[in-house]
Amino acid sequence: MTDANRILLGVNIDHVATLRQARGTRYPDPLKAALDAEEAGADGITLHLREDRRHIQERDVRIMKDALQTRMNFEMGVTEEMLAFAESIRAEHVCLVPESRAELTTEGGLDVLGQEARIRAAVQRLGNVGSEVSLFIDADERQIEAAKRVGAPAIEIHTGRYADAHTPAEAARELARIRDGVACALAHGLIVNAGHGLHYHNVEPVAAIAGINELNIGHALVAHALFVGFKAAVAEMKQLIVAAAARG
Ligand SMILES: CC(=O)[C@@H](O)[C@H](O)COP(=O)(O)O
Ligand SMILES: NCC(=O)COP(=O)(O)O
Repeated sequence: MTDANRILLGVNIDHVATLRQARGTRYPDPLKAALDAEEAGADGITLHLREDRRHIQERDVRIMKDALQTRMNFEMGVTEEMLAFAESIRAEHVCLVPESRAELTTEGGLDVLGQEARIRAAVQRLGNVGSEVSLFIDADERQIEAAKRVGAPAIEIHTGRYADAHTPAEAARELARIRDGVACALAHGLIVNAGHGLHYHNVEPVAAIAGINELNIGHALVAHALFVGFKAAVAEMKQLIVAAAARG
């Protein structure tokens, strides 16, 4: 397998915390899910500290940072509060995401083009404490070029429009946009990750795009884990994406 066929799985454990927060209990523990995910082949753990703290809490982030064997991908909005928190814990990998308090989930990519100075300053601040920053953006050439200009070494392409497509033709169009976005980002020397809304039944065409470094997958995986267990759900997803990437 060449480097172009190699693909990593980042497991997002936010929705383990969603279940815990629904009752204010101590269970289920997102850390247990993360450690099980690592044992089952996850290459990294993703978690999103939302402004409204609907799932992940600061304590989860602190514990996770010290306990993981792989690496923690810390997702956060570009706010002073989050920047100060990320600086205080010296998060090694930070993904800057757009956030709107009322949204059900992350609806689109970060508008880097429309706020270059602000994002550049955030990337620099985080870089000063040793964080590698990724920007969660749409597969849009102008946003990718802006990501490069602000100094981010990596991007994560938002795959939500592909995942939400209502027809095969729409899915094919969105997949082509992702493929073009990956090619554009690679040409600019960026590390390219992707994620959002990926499921066992729609992940393979994305995993097959050469040059994608990592897929971040959460909601569908946590849902499947309810029926098959966390380790089995992770192992199944890992096997699917590695095989799809190898086929190309
Ligand atoms: C940025 C991203 O895509 C994930 O962190 C996702 O947002 C997590 O799930 P929720 O959007 O449901 O919080
Ligand atoms: N950045 C995307 C992510 O971490 C997982 O998103 P989802 O699979 O929960 O939609």
